Amino acid sequence: MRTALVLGTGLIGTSAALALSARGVRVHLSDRDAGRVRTAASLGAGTESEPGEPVDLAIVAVPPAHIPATVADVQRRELARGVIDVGSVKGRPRRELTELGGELASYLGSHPMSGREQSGPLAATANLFEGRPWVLTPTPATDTEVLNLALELIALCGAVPVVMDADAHDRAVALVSHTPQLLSSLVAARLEEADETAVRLCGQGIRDVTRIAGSDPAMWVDILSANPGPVADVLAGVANDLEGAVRALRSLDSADEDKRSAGAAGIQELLRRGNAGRTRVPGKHGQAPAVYETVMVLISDSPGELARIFADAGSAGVNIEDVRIEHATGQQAGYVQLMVEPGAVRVLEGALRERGWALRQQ
Ligand SMILES: NC(=O)c1ccc[n+]([C@@H]2O[C@H](COP(=O)([O-])OP(=O)(O)OC[C@H]3O[C@@H](n4cnc5c(N)ncnc54)[C@H](O)[C@@H]3O)[C@@H](O)[C@H]2O)c1
Ligand SMILES: O=C(O)C(=O)C[C@]1(C(=O)O)C=C[C@@H](O)C=C1
Repeated sequence: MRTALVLGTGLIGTSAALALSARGVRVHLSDRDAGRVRTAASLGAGTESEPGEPVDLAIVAVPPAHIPATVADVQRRELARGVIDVGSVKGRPRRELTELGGELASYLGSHPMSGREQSGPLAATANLFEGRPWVLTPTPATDTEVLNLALELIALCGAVPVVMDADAHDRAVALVSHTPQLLSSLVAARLEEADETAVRLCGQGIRDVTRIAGSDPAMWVDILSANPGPVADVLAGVANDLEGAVRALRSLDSADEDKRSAGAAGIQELLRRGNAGRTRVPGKHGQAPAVYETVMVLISDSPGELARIFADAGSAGVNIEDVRIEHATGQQAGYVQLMVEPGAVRVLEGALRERGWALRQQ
């Protein structure tokens, strides 16, 4: 691929453009908001100039409701040899494209399974898609050339291609992405009117559960409007489990010992199922989840602390597999959790203590 056109220079479009530009592809940027194009260009994502001739691949990265019309427009104006979109829902936008008179040979629906709760070009990073699944939904009508261009894009972004039927994709993301978004928002919504004395106690658990509740509501109304049935089906199952959980908790509150033990069994079964489901979540790079151990290190909230800790771990020959930061309420300090292979824990702890870091015992 020599040239590309990114339409929609928000989080996803700019991230793809940054990755392509870094690998030598000439990327043209376009957005209905000229300021966003300027910002993306200033980050090094590509050029604001319009392509003088059809590009190899157009990448449509606008909200789902705008995808069919944008793809049809690229095709009508012959802006590219092939066009893909990166929207979070695949079935309905493709049906709408056909209704608009778009053609399915030069179009391929795709979905990178990677993102953030922040929008816009300033949230973009060139490595956003590295090691992540990137779904392709070809049909018998799809040109091989477009499929190959899409595979090249995915390789240039360091992602892993996964081929799926569009409707099967939509049912899958209802389970692993769209329902989790709603549940995160539901938990966070309980805090809106909560007493300040309760909110002050927020720890890492609620931060983990509510990160994606910070996502853009307009974008998610769009996503859920394109996939309402499958999400409602998953959510109905969750509602059933929630009713069971409430019943079990009420039983735990009872004076009757039999009811209490039935309640405990109900809750235990729910938590067991949660443990079992959690073990099925793939780890880094889509592999089976690895079992890492955590080393907790106290850091002050000042520039360069994290870089220093990574450098110290690196010089001890320890690979940090994952990292999280736990901020301490009202203090200019927090704990950084370094996830490492079990065999590396003692080496890392010894090296960090030697260099003056304070560790928290687990
Ligand atoms: N955010 C995520 O985590 C994520 C992950 C994977 C895929 N996606 C999908 O990627 C797409 C983009 O999402 P995002 O998170 O980058 O959103 P974003 O809000 O950061 O960017 C969307 C951009 O599209 C522009 N835009 C809107 N309508 C347009 C139109 N008609 N023509 C031209 N530009 C238009 C907006 O000005 C904005 O800059 C969506 O379809 C979304 O479903 C999002
Ligand atoms: O990590 C996040 O912030 C995301 O919400 C990313 C996420 C997801 O659910 O995994 C959200 C929607 C996209 O369509 C793809 C990815």
